[in-house]
Amino acid sequence: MTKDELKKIVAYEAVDKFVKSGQKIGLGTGSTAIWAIRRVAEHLKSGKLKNILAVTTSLETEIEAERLGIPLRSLNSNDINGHVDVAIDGADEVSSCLSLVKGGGAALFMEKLVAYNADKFVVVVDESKLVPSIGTGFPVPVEVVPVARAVVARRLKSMRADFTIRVGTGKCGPVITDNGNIIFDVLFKTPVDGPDMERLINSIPGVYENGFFSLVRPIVLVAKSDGAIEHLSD
Ligand SMILES: O=C(CO)[C@H](O)[C@H](O)COP(=O)(O)O
Repeated sequence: MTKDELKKIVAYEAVDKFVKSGQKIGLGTGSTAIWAIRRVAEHLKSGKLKNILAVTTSLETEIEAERLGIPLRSLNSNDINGHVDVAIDGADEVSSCLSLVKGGGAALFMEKLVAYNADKFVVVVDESKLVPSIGTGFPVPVEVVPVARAVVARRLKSMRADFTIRVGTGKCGPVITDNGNIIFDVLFKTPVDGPDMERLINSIPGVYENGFFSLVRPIVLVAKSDGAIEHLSD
């Protein structure tokens, strides 16, 4: 199967197995999560799912969910009140102990806010995202308030981490996130402990959020190249 077909089947499985009528759900961001959004819309249209309220994790997801007619709420609305039943999202890397790297689409802040406040966090990936350890492969996105650029750069250098400021297409200069910040893509010289590094980076003044998702226990659905789907959790 092609990579796109794998993204679609794993996202469909997440919706079909984990989303129930009447639930509040978190909709992730990216080329895999978008298939989950489309599946929710399909089930709402057919009547298979009813009374769903969704919280989106990026402007991109919001626009797609609006286009498909999925009822949306903010995380602060009275009927969501800072909590969803299930969140479905993609990931850039999944380690053997189910620590994640996310934020390839620069939506890490809202993705984490929703995932860490979900009863179930379901991650949908194809098997190319599985790695033994994190920190040295996919660069870990760190969202930084622009005024703190030099401060955060100094602190990361003192941790012997290499980084680049993410540059976009269709605009000169840095990618600006949905929150008006910039992204440092950070690589470490050796693999890191996800929970420790997640806390440490967020302790740097000027860091808005980082792309380690290690302080949450996800259910990871992995699409294998033959189309089989494996469920990983601890
Ligand atoms: O974290 C994300 C966006 O900020 C995405 O979930 C992650 O980058 C995976 O995306 P894709 O499914 O397109 O590979």
